[in-house]
Amino acid sequence: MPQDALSIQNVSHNFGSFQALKDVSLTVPRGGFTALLGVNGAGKTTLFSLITRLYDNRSGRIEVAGHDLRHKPGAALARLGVVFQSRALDADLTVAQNMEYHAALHGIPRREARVRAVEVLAQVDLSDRLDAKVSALSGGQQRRAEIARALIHRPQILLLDEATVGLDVKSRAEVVALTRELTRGGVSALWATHILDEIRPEDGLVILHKGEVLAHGNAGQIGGDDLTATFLRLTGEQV
Ligand SMILES: Nc1ncnc2c1ncn2[C@@H]1O[C@H](COP(=O)(O)OP(=O)(O)OP(=O)(O)O)[C@@H](O)[C@H]1O
Repeated sequence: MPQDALSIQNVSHNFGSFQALKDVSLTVPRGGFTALLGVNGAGKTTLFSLITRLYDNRSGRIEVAGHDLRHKPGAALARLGVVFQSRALDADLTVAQNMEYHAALHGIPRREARVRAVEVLAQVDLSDRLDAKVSALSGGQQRRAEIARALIHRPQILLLDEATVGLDVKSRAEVVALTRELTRGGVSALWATHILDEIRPEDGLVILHKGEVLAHGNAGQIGGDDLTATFLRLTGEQV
């Protein structure tokens, strides 16, 4: 069993002559919560697009749960769950119907799909909203349903791309806490964010800036007493 849920080694990416990622290396341990911290334009979404194969990765190596994305894409992607910035659920269908639809996309048979829907909605504390339309859920509940959708095929790692965008403070805290809880249950998380107070000292941390990894390790060790000050010093950003 590989040590890391995700391993990225020496990955670069260009848009024309613009280098959006420069020799990026990072790992996400199994069962860990790792924050990918960067300001707008740092390269977070580009990196996720390479991991999900939206973009072709031409340099370095990406492994998901030990499976090389270039040579074994099916095995790698089967172990990956993604919570996109954009919405992936159909607002006019019920929560359960959405889960079953996404289960079908993963080739999960109908009867098993219902079992999985109940299972993942319990994981995100939405068991009582199974038959509600997605349009009737609050913003926070919708994000939790998006996370449930990403869990339907029992992935080993979740990529979450600014999963709390647009949520109020309370819902934001709930969604981060829920994701941490999931990692205690065994799934790993790579949590892309630009919000420093979503990160705790015990988390893994990757600071990405202008396409480069500036720091990678334990958040408490990197940030010391003041993660904000450390982030500003490393990136040269101003508040
Ligand atoms: N399709 C594209 N064509 C050209 N440049 C792009 C494209 N997509 C992203 N970029 C550029 O690549 C850089 C990284 O963008 P990316 O969206 O990955 O950053 P991000 O960290 O996800 O930012 P945000 O928090 O705003 O989503 C930015 O300078 C962006 O303008």
